Amino acid sequence: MAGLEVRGAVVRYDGTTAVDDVALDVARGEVLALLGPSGCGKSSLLRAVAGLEPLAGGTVRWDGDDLAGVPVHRRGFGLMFQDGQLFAHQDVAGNVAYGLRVQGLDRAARAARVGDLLDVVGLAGYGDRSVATLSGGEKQRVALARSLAPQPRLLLLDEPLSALDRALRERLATDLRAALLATGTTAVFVTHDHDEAFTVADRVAVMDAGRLLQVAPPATLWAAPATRTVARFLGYQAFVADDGHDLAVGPAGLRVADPVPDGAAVPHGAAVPDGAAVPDDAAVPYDAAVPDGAVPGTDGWSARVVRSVVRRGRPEVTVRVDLGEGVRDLVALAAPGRVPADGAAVRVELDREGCAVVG
Ligand SMILES: Nc1ncnc2c1ncn2[C@@H]1O[C@H](COP(=O)(O)OP(=O)(O)OP(=O)(O)O)[C@@H](O)[C@H]1O
Repeated sequence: MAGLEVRGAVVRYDGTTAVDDVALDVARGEVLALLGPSGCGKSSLLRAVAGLEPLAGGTVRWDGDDLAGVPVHRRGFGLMFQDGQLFAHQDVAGNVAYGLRVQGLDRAARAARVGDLLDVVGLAGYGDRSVATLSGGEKQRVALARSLAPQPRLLLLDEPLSALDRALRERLATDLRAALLATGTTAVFVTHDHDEAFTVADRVAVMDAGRLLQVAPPATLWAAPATRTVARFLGYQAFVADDGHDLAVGPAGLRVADPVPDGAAVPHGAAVPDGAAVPDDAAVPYDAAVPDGAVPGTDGWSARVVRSVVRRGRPEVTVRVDLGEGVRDLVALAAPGRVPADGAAVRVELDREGCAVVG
């Protein structure tokens, strides 16, 4: 099979097995995200593919050729890290041209390629800027252009966005995907952020404790997580038994049933601005008469409102509820303009569009 082929890969440090019998294929032109919690072995696997870490077992092949014994600089792979590590004494163009000089491209060809790449990463016209004057996001764009410049046959990216703030990360993740597609680059992208993985990758490989749990395109992974661990890691917040199935309840899988009882909604709820907590003085008294747990004869549960926040115009209500796994605080969405007050007794129900069958 063309591209990257990893079989039975094992990476060990003293007593720790960081990567445990991993098999993975990345086709030419494909972007694959390695997604998993901190310490699960993502970086170790990436480093083993790069040749920076020895394999204690298994093989790494490119287009069928075993890379055992091939040193890092002869693999034709590019690397990009969280901290792009630009050359501070060179301008933007000088940084991007680095790998092209190593390849022996003449000045005119270098300048043309640097111009193209700055365009691809959204920094057209930045060539003469000193890297010291760039923002964190701009620096990572330069680092990306520099990694793409030598046209690596595989680009390995280790958490390239994690040093940036959330809003910037979201924007850059979209731009990163566009840049990889525009240049037809085959890439493996390490992240612990599922939104980022879903934005950047054609397929996502979920990793935990050194092992790969599931590899699938984002939509498939989201619609059919193989196990509860995968579902939890993707952001599913709870599980309920449903008609013989194990149903994972997603971030939009619970809703506050309409109508929110009279007196339990914050007056002028629609006026609560995005990101603002509902003010305390809007709280209604705790109604001890409402039992917790499943509501007989309905598809819902009685719940107590802990707090409400309006995000992107939609109230997100943290409710204390027992879906069958014990009392937990979960998030339920409410209708715009009907923000239930802290302490209110409400009924929550499943929104099946926001749920997935596990397994
Ligand atoms: N050089 C090393 N020496 C000893 N143990 C190491 C070394 N590098 C990593 N480990 C251990 O191997 C395991 C996997 O680490 P790794 O960095 O691959 O995980 P990760 O998923 O990339 O984590 P993070 O997202 O926090 O970077 C961890 O238990 C880590 O402590």
